[in-house]
Amino acid sequence: MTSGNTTMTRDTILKVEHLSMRFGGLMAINDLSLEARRGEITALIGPNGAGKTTVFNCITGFYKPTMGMITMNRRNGEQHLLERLSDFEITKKAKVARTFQNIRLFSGLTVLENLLVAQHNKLMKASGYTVMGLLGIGSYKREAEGSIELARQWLEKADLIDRADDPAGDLPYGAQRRLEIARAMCTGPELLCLDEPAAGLNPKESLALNTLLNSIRDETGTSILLIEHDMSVVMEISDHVVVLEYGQKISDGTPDHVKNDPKVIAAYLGVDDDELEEVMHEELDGGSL
Ligand SMILES: Nc1ncnc2c1ncn2[C@@H]1O[C@H](COP(=O)(O)OP(=O)(O)OP(=O)(O)O)[C@@H](O)[C@H]1O
Repeated sequence: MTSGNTTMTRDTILKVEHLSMRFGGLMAINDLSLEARRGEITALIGPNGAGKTTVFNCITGFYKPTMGMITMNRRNGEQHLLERLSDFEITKKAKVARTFQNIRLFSGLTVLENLLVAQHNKLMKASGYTVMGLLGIGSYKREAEGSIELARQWLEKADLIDRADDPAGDLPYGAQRRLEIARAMCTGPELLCLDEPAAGLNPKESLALNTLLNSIRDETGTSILLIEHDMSVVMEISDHVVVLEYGQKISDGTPDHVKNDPKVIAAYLGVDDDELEEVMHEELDGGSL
């Protein structure tokens, strides 16, 4: 365990403090601080290039931040400083899982096999890393049965049970997205990070995604951090929204709060600072995002 010395209430699952990420001359993230609360869906939104994916990459260990601290506050009281862990340790010890903008399934494996691969670590541990273990001596058989049961539960929740034996690559796009989320859930995360899960989905698939994310939050208590451009998804399911522009936070609050924040409206409309006052007046006169 990496012990953090930051003060957090039990309600905070993730705390990002003074995060900066520089790529050569470009400051992609500039002194960003934000919090995600336990058991909530937090959305990270902002115009293209605002730095959302960079924040995700810092949280999940794909980038080492130039500066700043990212603390994961686990249910059991452990605190992990994510900027000090490898991506593998972030999944295993800090219990953070993620999906990517581009679907990354094992398309030649079946839907069920994709969910079993995600549980590889615990199965190997149960095997004792020996052939005897794999042959069913010791705890391997019990763990293997448990893994199949967990996979079955997630196939039900993701509405994929009828496709369990089909190659993952044969699924429609929206179903592949749900399978990715189910696969991430099979690693037993406390925080699930989703990078644009609604991208490319039709309205029916988008609705199925909302249902799945709501059930993850409500039935498992897993916290979700979500990057999303689709405002219907963000406004429908988020408890809390953080808005970035040019690597800095410009708004933070409930969906209603950010939707009506003139700074957010200006960022999305691409207006200059001197036009902001005008937008604020229009907003006060009754407009919204
Ligand atoms: N590996 C990298 N090397 C250099 N520049 C990068 C790298 N990753 C991101 N950037 C730059 O950092 C800035 C933020 O990019 P990022 O992808 O985080 O934005 P975003 O908000 O996720 O955008 P989008 O909504 O388009 O996905 C951009 O200017 C981008 O070009």
